[in-house]
Amino acid sequence: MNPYQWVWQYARHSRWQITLASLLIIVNALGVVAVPLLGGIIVDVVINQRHLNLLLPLLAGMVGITLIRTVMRYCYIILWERVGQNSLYDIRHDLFTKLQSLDYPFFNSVTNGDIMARLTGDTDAIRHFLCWVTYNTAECVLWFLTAVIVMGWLNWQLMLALIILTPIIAWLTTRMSTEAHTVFFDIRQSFAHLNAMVEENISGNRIVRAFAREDYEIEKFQQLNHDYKEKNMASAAVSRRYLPTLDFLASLLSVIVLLLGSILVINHQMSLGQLVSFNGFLWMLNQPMRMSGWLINDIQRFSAATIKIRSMLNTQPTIITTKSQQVVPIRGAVQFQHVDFAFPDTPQVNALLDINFTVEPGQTLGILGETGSGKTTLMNLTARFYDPTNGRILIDGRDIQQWSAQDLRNQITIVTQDLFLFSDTITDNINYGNHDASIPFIREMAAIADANNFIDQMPDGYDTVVGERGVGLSGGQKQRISLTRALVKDPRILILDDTTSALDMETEATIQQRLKTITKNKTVFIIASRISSLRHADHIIVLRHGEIIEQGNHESLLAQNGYYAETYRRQLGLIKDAKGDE
Ligand SMILES: Nc1ncnc2c1ncn2[C@@H]1O[C@H](COP(=O)(O)OP(=O)(O)OP(=O)(O)O)[C@@H](O)[C@H]1O
Repeated sequence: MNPYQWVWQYARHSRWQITLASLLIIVNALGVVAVPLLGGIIVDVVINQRHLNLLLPLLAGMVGITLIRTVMRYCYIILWERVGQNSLYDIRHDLFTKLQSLDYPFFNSVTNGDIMARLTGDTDAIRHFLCWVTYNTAECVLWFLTAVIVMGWLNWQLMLALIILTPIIAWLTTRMSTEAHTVFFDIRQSFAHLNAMVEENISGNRIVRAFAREDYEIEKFQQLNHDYKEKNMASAAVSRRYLPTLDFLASLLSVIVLLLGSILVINHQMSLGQLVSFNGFLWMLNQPMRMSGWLINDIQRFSAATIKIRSMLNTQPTIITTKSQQVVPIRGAVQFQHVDFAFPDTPQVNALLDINFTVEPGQTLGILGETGSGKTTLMNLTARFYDPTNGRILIDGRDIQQWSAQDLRNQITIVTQDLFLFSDTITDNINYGNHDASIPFIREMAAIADANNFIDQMPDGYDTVVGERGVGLSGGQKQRISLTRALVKDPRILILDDTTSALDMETEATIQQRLKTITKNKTVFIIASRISSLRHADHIIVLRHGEIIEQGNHESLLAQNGYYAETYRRQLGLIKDAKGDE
């Protein structure tokens, strides 16, 4: 499918507007011939033959036709704008819907800036194509053809003399089109890089300030800015190489007409009025020639934009998240059977290797392991953000791949380490996964997560708007709001990925105590680096380099006297030290 067929899929919904606009363009292009023809009649009939009484009606005709054409042009410009905006609306909708269906592997491989470039700059290039390039191209083609026919009818010898230039123009525009295609693709890529850099800089502005790396960032930006400028200069160079030649050829037409036309008039092979008409049609030939270069630029920009947009629309999620007619409830039994996993971009490295464990509904699984040992990855597999490369994961005895990912994610909630809060009120952040949650329920869950008190003390309580990414809240406050959000969703399986790490041990212990009351019939996974957070779990696994090196309950793990026991002793010592210091 070429870019035009692709964009037609969207534009065809506005068929009647396109038909009406096309008719108006054709009639308007035909109407163009009236004014030069009337001009010729004025010269031959009114001036030469002294029929002065016809002057006013002919002039009125000229003005009338021009007015009607102006109204028609106004109408089809509006119609094309509608076609463009309607199509763009659908394209943006499809892009955003696709974005919601794509999963981790896509977001791991494409930068936010690139995605934003597709949703903004690329869609704008398509809008420009549909709303402007289409009717301008149609006008140019129609003017050119009409001019060729009418001028040929007026004097075919003179017309032939002009048409000789057409192959040169066609050759120039084809060359320009080929060169512009590569250049516009480069510009588009460069813009995406610039966008990605700025996006990252804004998201990471606190880190930039903290490390006083503003100058480094400016330098980095300047390099990309320079690259973007150079790419645009390359585009200007392509225009510079061809547009003046096209302009020159267009101007040459006037010289040919005046030179040959004068000879024909002097030899009585053409009337003066016909020469005036002929000259009046000239702009219909040279305007398309002049415009062709610009239109080619815009068409190539459109073509480059569609490549990126279509590649995103054609990307298939690795895990299809179809909604089932009726949500199948989860009881909460989770079993890993010889599970291996490698990330798609590093298939040779196993992030998890031969993982085996079983958790019954209502039980709590604790996961301990040094950083990078695979704890988060294991949780991401449980919520089916990735599928294992080998082995099976069973939820309630059924292979996870037979579950609808939507059903799973509706009933499994992960409180991730990335504590993302939307720029919205605290209530809307908390009930994000359960819009029907009542205020008393929200408050009850907030109390369990030890969030109720500090939220009540905020200027507008639960209606306080928290900034982008939760600016204005401490790490511990964000953790508690995130935990409340997960509890309000009331999932069957609750996964807490280092959720209480920013809290002091006393607050953490209080929250854990309260959590027990509402998680009796939930399966809970707790990832933590503090043994105090895990010791009451029914089953604990210890990960190292993606493998389980120890598992059991707190007592049996202490008895094994391995990594767990050593960590416990170290942490106990630290606690004692801390108490001793007091
Ligand atoms: N998207 C990814 N692509 C490739 N490798 C990844 C990706 N995400 C994580 N890894 C690698 O997989 C391994 C396990 O990462 P994971 O995030 O599961 O560790 P973790 O135990 O949760 O660490 P932490 O305690 O620091 O959160 C790490 O070596 C990490 O570098």
